[in-house]
Amino acid sequence: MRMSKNGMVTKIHTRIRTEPFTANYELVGRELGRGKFAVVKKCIEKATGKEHAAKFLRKRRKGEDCRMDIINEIAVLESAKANPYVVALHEVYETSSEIILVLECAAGGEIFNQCVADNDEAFTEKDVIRLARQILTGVSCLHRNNVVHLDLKPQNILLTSAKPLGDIRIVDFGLSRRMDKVTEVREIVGTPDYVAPEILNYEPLSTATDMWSIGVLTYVMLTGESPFLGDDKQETFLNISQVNVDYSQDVFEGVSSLAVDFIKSLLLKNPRKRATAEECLKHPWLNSLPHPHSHPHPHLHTRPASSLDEPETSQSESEPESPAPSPELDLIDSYLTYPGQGELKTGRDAFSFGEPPFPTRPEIPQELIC
Ligand SMILES: Nc1ncnc2c1ncn2[C@@H]1O[C@H](COP(=O)(O)OP(=O)(O)OP(=O)(O)O)[C@@H](O)[C@H]1O
Repeated sequence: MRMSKNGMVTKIHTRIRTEPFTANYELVGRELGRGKFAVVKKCIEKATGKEHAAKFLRKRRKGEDCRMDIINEIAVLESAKANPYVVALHEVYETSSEIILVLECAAGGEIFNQCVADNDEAFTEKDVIRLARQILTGVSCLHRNNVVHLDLKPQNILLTSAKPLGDIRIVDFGLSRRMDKVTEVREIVGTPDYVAPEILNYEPLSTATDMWSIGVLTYVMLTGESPFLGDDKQETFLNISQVNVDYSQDVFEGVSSLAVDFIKSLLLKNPRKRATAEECLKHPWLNSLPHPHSHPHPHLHTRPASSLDEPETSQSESEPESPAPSPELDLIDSYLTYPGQGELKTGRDAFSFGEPPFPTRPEIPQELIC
């Protein structure tokens, strides 16, 4: 990858097509989503009949030519081609005003929708464990390749399908940067309530900056609340810089103590003290052992059991998952508490808040694919 000084990548391999996009694709259905400078629409490739998502990016933004930002986004997607949890880039088109990225369509939409949904639709803790493992696997691959996303939030984590709950796809690499020893990135980037303290302090950004956002993301997925969100930006930023987080039972009712412990290992002001993505994958919350007093809870089995398995192999199709039961499911069950499940033993028995989050006992090995 060729890099500019601020970590933007300026060289891509994908051929930029200049024939009309509509010569090869037909737009169908309603808009899939939109961001500040892009609109995303579903389309069908005429030659194959395959569904894709077309992201139309404006080249001029606030009077400035931002073509290189889009090239950077393309380069990062190219570099993450083998990452099963990053949305796949199919083709690129360019017109006088826009660049169009033809992406794999993540038909299940944003995880944001389930984060703010009512109880029946909301994620169970076990859903969150499975999705968090996928997010961490994807992010760990990015970090190993020295790529930081810098805008991880529930709007940028999509699902291959919503019902049954599919797998995640990380999208929107518009703010992503490549970091290495010679590149120091100091920029104000991100979405107010997800940005890390070092961003507010104009300190160097690093892979740990993403880990903060994963802490916020996990908090939101489990509680439906944004931990630092204040009445205005000022209050939000103050909450972030003071790491003013509510870990009370009111907010975390029915959520396991291990989950809270996991979040606490990420929402640390000092980036060096935050867990890395690989360390997170070894956290007991994501790798629980059977508990002698555990028993299944009906609430936990509302989704196909297999959807709780981590697919550790590349899965580019959004196929519904097979309903075969997973032994790992019950291993995870045993460390969780759920609403109305007061009698069940929780992870607190095995790992209390006072103990280090990353135990030295043998852990279930995680295989990462990049
Ligand atoms: N591959 C995809 N499949 C389905 N929906 C998508 C896909 N990519 C993006 N979307 C939808 O479009 C929205 C906007 O896309 P994206 O975040 O990439 O745009 P953006 O303009 O770069 O956003 P931002 O303003 O946050 O930087 C997403 O939040 C999502 O809802």
